[in-house]
Amino acid sequence: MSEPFLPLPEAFIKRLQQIVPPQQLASVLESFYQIKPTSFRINTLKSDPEQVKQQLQDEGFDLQPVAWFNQAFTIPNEQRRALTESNAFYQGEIYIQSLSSMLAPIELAPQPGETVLDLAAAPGGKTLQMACMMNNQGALSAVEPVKSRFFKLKANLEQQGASMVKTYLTDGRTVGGKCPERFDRVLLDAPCSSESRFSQLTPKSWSHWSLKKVKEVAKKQKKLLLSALYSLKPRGIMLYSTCSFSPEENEAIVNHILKKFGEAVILEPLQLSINRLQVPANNLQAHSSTSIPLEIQPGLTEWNQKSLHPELANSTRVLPNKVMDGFYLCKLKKIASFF
Ligand SMILES: C[S@@+](CC[C@H](N)C(=O)[O-])C[C@H]1O[C@@H](n2cnc3c(N)ncnc32)[C@H](O)[C@@H]1O
Repeated sequence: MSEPFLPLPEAFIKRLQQIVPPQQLASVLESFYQIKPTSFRINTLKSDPEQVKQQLQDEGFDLQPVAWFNQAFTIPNEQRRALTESNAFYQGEIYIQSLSSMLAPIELAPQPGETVLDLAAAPGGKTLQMACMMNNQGALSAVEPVKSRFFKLKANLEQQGASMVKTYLTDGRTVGGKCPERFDRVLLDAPCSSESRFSQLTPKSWSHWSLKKVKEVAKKQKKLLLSALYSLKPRGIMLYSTCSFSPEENEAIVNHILKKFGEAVILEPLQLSINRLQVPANNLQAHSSTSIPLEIQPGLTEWNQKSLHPELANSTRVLPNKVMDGFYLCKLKKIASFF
């Protein structure tokens, strides 16, 4: 009998074995052939979460709450198509977004009235979530250099009523130089090798992967992170995230920054690891019995027999499982001006 799913690249699996704790490896490997439920967020700029929830339930959707975020729900994947044909979807009252991806704006916690930058924004899931958190008040700038993706971003912002957002078709690597120390908070959800999107049901998902490509994209990430930090005000906070497992795209990038700027930049622990997102705060909701399994691992402090900065243990890896995608998050605070 033939194998049900094509195997992932051997080199990728070998690396995972070095990255993921042994006790979690089996469930991480299983996640690559599981079909996850569809998750979405209610757009509070346009609608009331309770009303939309009721409306969707009345239409027959089997909504499951997410214990750590009261604006997010999941539905069985078989209902995804119907959701994209629903009135709530057409009206921009909901936005389909992976649960792991929702963690980045939650951790950055932009406030109404602040000046905020999203340095790699398209198609805009996290920009939209931040506009909701800021209640369309303040200044939110979104940067995207790829034309087709830029126009998708603009269309999404318009459809969802995120009127506060100013969009820029430009390379994020130039922003730090053009807007030094301008922003209270910066999100860099970096372009990456997208390893957490690999699915054994769609072999195309990893057809472009190689260690060489990982190293290439890491060079760009390093420049983007530098630009993000230059654009941040002293005392400002930034959030760096990727959907890759590769330490070269995650801890090693941040390690470079910590070495370069010494005490001018520190890593702050994430709510995710302090509270496992179970404490009510802002948009976070108390833990409930129907919670989505959230498995996390501290950032690596060693890779390829080389020690990395010990503060990297304050960054967090979300491990993929039957609901969540793999994700890396790191919160940096700029203590002193770079000038
Ligand atoms: C991971 S995606 C961002 C997803 C987005 N944050 C969201 O939640 O919808 C990374 C984005 O970075 C963009 N990108 C690639 N090179 C870039 C650069 N030099 N400067 C800024 N963005 C870049 C890609 O085109 C892509 O849209």
